[in-house]
Amino acid sequence: MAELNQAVTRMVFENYNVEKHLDDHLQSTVSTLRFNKYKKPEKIGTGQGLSGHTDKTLTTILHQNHVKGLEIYTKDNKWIGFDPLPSSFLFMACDGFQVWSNDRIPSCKHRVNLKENEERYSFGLFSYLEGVTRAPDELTADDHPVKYKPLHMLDYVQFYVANYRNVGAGFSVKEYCGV
Ligand SMILES: O=C(O)CCC(=O)C(=O)O
Ligand SMILES: [Fe+2]
Repeated sequence: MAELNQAVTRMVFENYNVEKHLDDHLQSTVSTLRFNKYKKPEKIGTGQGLSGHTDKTLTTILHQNHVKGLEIYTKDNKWIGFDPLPSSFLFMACDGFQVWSNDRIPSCKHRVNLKENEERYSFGLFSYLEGVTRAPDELTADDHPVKYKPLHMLDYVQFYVANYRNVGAGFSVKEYCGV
C-alpha cells in the first residue's frame, strides 16, 4: 500500500511538473494503518456508518471486505456508491493534498452508509506530511494566489480529534487554515 501511495504521488507530481520536490515530500510522509469494523446495521438504510467527511490526511488508501457501504460525493453534488472488486484499493486525495495543490485537487468527501445485513470491514493507509505543508511556488500565481496558511497536518488531525464534538464531521481544512 505504501508503494501504491508513492506511485500515485509520483504521478501527481509529474502531472504538475514539480518532480524536483518529490523526494523531500516522500521523505516527510508518515503513515498509519487503521482497521475499521462496522457492526450489522440495526435498521437498513438509516445512514448508520460514518457521516460525510474529508480525511485530515494527505492521502488515504482503502481496502475492504465484500460488504458495500462506501459512498463518494461527486462534483455535481451526488453521492455515488463504491462497488469494490475483491482486489480493489481506493486512493483518495485528502485535505493535505488540497492545501498542497492550492485547491487544484479537491479533498474527496465520502461517507459510509450501511445497506447490507452483514458486518463490514475496511482498512486504510492514512498518510500525513510531517512538518509544514504549503503549495509549491509552481502551483501559485498572481491569478491563483495562496489559499491556505501553512498547514501542520499532525496538529490539524489532533485539533480535529480533540474538537470533533464542537466542529462536527463536516469540518473542512478551509475553516481550519483557509486565508
Ligand atoms: O470504511 C471505509 O470504507 C471508510 C473509512 C473512512 O472513511 C475513514 O476511516 O476515514
Ligand atoms: Fe474517511
